[in-house]
Amino acid sequence: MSLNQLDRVPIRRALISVYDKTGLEELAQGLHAAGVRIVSTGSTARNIPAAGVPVTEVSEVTGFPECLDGRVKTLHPRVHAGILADRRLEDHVRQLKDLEVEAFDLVVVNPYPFVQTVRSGASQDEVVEQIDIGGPSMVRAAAKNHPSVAIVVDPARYGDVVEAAKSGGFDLKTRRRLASLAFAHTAAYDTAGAKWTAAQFGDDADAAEMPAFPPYAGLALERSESLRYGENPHQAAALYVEVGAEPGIAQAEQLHGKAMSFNNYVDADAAVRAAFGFAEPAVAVVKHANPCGIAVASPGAADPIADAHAKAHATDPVSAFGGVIAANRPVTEAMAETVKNIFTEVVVAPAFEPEAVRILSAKKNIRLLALPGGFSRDAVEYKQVSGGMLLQAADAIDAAGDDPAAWTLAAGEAADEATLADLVFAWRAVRSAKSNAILIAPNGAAVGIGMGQVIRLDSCRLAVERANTLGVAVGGGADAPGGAENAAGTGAPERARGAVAASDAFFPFADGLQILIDAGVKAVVQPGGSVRDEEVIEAAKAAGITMYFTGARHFFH
Ligand SMILES: NC(=O)c1ncn([C@@H]2O[C@H](COP(=O)(O)O)[C@@H](O)[C@H]2O)c1NC=O
Repeated sequence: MSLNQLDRVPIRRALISVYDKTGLEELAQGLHAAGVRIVSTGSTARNIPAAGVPVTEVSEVTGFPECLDGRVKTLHPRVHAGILADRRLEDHVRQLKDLEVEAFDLVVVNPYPFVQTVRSGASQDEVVEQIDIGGPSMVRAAAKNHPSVAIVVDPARYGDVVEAAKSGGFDLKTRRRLASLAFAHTAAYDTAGAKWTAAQFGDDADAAEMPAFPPYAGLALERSESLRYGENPHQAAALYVEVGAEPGIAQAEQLHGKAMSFNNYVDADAAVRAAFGFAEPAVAVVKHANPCGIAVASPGAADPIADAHAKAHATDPVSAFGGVIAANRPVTEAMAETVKNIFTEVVVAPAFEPEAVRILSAKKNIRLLALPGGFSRDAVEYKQVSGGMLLQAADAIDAAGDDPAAWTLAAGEAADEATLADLVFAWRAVRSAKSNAILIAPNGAAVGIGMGQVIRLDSCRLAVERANTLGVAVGGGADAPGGAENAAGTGAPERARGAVAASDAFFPFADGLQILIDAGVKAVVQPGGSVRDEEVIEAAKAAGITMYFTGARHFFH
């Protein structure tokens, strides 16, 4: 059955029941001026006369008092029949007449602040009281009956509502759009409620130890941007933001440049993950979701973030071309002066000095992304697999194994202060490279990263090769640590010599470690735990290098 559609439905009678009273007076005044009669719930109704507008209390319409501390206000057939009658059906119109129920043409609702109440740390009873029942019921009813009724859930749309009231009502297309927004709103509201109740009362709520992940996980996502394409030009793509989530990369403010691409977002996220893995000023340069540069500022550097960037760029200046840079401190003028000379896709940071924005905005192709205030990485990571989703706690700094005081000295002499600082840096940096990962670092900067290999041996080879064939020695030429002339005679400094190395997981055999030893690495940090640890320890001892076991692993896929 297909009914004729009503295009514009004049707004003669409106039901307004809002927790958030923002813009309520203007809305009431505007509707009144357009000749609309208003029915409202208790506190909404009490706020309207202040605007000099007559209002009918919903209890007068229902003939039933609002009761049970507001648990029952609008849950009444006189309200819901007024919302749900399909005005295209003569029978519905006749029934309303017989029942002496008057129809609503407009419903304006926003529900109790459930999510905010959960976040406030309120008690279970207080949270439960903020689960709105009547509000979402009206929203769903009005959204279902969009052929006859307009539903508005967002105070930002009140201006449109008044305009529509003055000009003969919303047209069908707009009522349909409003209905779709309204269903998304109640879905997100219910998702939040389902997540909270699953965590509080789910199957395992009585277990001695609550599991980290409750029996239900819901995601409410809103499209925030259509992207030109996905990973490749033939793939359609869009960016969605999670409703009610703490803001992150998806909510970052773009200060300059062309629209972000799908790959820009992926790389910016990876770069932020890498740079925010440090408490001290740090910069990561990322290509294809892997770091090709990562460094922390040298102690006492005049401009720490500019220093960290210079060091991160020097890791692999060739690969940095077209990269995505993340800084964990505001981008300074000095850093911008260097970045402007490097072809860069995106710079993402907590903020940018105005002068840095001015300098970088002169570059047409660079995108500047300011992270939202109070940004911190998501505590839970989602990974899609066919038919489902894997959830895990994010790999964090200060994870198990991050405290060098708890490391086990497996071979050689205990590291001196500077070497230990480099080992700590390498250990924190290596986890931002895809496994298998080996990272070689002197002076708080990576010089060779082997990543994404299916065999650790190749990651060792790659790390050494990159250290010794790419870039310039940080801190100056052949005299700097690890700056000896390359044995291959290429003129590039041997940056692995005298440096330290970190491995994201244990060495299954001694062969990978031997490659690092042969390249002149003086100390290594790794989780340990291989069945062949003894063989690996023997190789380290034979070479006289220092080796620490952390007892923790940092795979990253
Ligand atoms: N129970 C009901 O019948 C009911 N009807 C509407 N509400 C909510 O009450 C609030 C408005 O109430 P007031 O106008 O008293 O501030 C709105 O957030 C609305 O979504 C209700 N409250 C909770 O369920």
